[in-house]
Amino acid sequence: MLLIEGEIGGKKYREPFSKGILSKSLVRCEIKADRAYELASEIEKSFEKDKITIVPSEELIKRVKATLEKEDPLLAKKYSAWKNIRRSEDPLIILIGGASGIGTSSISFELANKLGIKNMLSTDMIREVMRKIVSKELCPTLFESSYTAAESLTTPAPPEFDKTLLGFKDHVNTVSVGLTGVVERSIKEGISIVIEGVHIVPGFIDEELLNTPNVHMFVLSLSDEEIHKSRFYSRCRQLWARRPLKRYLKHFTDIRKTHDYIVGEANKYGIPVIENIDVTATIDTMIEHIIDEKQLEKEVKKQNEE
Ligand SMILES: Nc1ncnc2c1ncn2[C@@H]1O[C@H](COP(=O)(O)OP(=O)(O)O)[C@@H](O)[C@H]1O
Ligand SMILES: O=C(O)[C@@H](COP(=O)(O)O)OP(=O)(O)O
Repeated sequence: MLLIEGEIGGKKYREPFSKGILSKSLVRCEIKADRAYELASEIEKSFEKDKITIVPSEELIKRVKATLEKEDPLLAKKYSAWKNIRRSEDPLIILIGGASGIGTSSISFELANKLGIKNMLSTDMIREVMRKIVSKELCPTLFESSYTAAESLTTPAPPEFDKTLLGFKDHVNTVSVGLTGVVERSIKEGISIVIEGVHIVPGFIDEELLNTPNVHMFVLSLSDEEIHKSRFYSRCRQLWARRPLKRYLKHFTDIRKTHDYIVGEANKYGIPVIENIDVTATIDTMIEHIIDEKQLEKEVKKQNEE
């Protein structure tokens, strides 16, 4: 039996090689399941042919990369990037913002799964907790949706300002207090987490906090309004969906205003904006950004040490 030998937290381990486990990690790099299993079998046979029975985990990764290079160099690059992130001992705190219906929760789930991040949180949930603590009298816009918050503004919006955006900013400003607490706690505890939601807006979270190593923020966008609108139809068709399609279509113009505002703030603060057309492309772009930022953090740390 082929055994894989590795080390976690200074403790050595040995476990039987599993074609199923290896093919699962290959599928995460967008290799089709049947081809992934074939490649895993080829790798197992290559060790048997070399009469190797105990393989250090580093050697297995090298052989997987060599096999993928022959299959498709792009896949080998994706596998290396994905493996580097997953094997890093640094915590990853990823914030994914974007207007309602843009795809933040779906993308967050996919990204967390690909990177093996177990903690996920939506800002809608943070808002629900805050609604139990803060009174409606004190924070009326908190008890609205982000796109209807203007209806609960206590002071009338000056005519030169857009009422929808004034309400949105007041609503986001309040939820950002809870969001900041979650980010601070994640940094303090050193835990990896993916946080998503419409309340993740550049400029509303302390820049110093966002500049903390291993904190990454992204904003998802959809320039095409019809594609954005189609996402609400797609969401309400999901079995577990509970949110009424009519509400989102009724407020779609306001939702688009918040979309354009969020994208504008992201561009102003230099936060990556990703058109969320294709799930795989969105995830790949995020991983590339994370790798690049980690590389930059390493270089800055090295310069500071010199
Ligand atoms: N890149 C994408 N391509 C196609 N459909 C998508 C994409 N991203 C999200 N969706 C779908 O759009 C709908 C809304 O996505 P969701 O994640 O619920 O949005 P949000 O959390 O931003 O409100 C869901 O049905 C989801 O499956
Ligand atoms: O406040 C908002 O904009 C949405 C955000 O949720 P998503 O549509 O982004 O999931 O919450 P709602 O009040 O509609 O349940």
